[in-house]
Amino acid sequence: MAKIINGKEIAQKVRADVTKKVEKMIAQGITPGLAVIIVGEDPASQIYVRNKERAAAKAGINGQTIQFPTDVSEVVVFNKIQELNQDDSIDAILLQSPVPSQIDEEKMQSAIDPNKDVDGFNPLNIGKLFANRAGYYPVANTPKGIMTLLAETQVELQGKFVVILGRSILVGRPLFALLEAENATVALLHRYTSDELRHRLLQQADVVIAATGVPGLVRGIDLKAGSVVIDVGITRLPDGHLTGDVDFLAAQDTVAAITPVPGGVGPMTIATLLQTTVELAAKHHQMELQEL
Ligand SMILES: Nc1nc(=O)c2c([nH]1)NC[C@@H]1CN(c3ccc(C(=O)N[C@@H](CCC(=O)O)C(=O)O)cc3)C=[N+]21
Repeated sequence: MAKIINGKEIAQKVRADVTKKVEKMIAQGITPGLAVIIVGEDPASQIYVRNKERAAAKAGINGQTIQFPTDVSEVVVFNKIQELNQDDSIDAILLQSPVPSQIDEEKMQSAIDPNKDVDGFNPLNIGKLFANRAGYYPVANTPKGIMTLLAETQVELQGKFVVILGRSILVGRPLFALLEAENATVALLHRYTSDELRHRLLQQADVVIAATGVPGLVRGIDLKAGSVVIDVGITRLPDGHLTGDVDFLAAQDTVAAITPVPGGVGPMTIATLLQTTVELAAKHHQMELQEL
């Protein structure tokens, strides 16, 4: 039977470390500030934003949510970003995805100050990630959280074969860069990858990361014995339950370790967002993170 990777527990560890660092920063007169912009009333987004707000408050971070109506104009959102860029009490800005069609999400991401870009979606930060630049810059929190999960689970990456399913800018693409930087050989699969090729590659994968939102896409027979499976998918079923992309019960018999949904990657995303907020605040105030 596979080891179940407890994302909640590892996220708790990250959050405890963040809370400790925030306490030390506050003692020096600095409270990290996180602003979350949300447009419209999408119920899933509302839940995530509320969870982020609650987690930030618990860690001692000054969290602020800016809610705009669905029909808000692009210039209003743009001006708000400019205002937050200038606001010295704000260290991190997040624009919750998705946004309504009158708003150009890429344009908004580019407008966020690269030094406050807590999602790592500003093209400057994406460019640094893909160039594997040295030094600190923000990286998307779901992929960064997955790297923490893998490290905490002591999964070796150097020389290993990793298959990523899904090429979104939120998950698949940054993961490709992060895993390659750890000297893994990485295949990035997508909707035009044939079923046959997907099956063949999955059977050879040491690590599988599924981030498609297609329940049951990865079957037990696709997986290699002893592999590690990270399931990023979250789909709400008609009965209200959440499910990932992987047939969890079938996979459990084959693989060495697997993340559950819920309780796997989701809690890591939120914990890592807080971690990145503190890192940006430290950089902003020229504090050394290691000393915190
Ligand atoms: N700019 C931006 N940055 C994001 O990071 C971002 C975003 N937009 N838009 C939406 C996605 C989704 N996302 C999740 C965060 C936490 C859970 C989470 O905590 N999930 C729990 C379950 C929560 C539930 O019950 O619904 C779990 O998996 O255990 C899930 C999904 C961040 N996203």
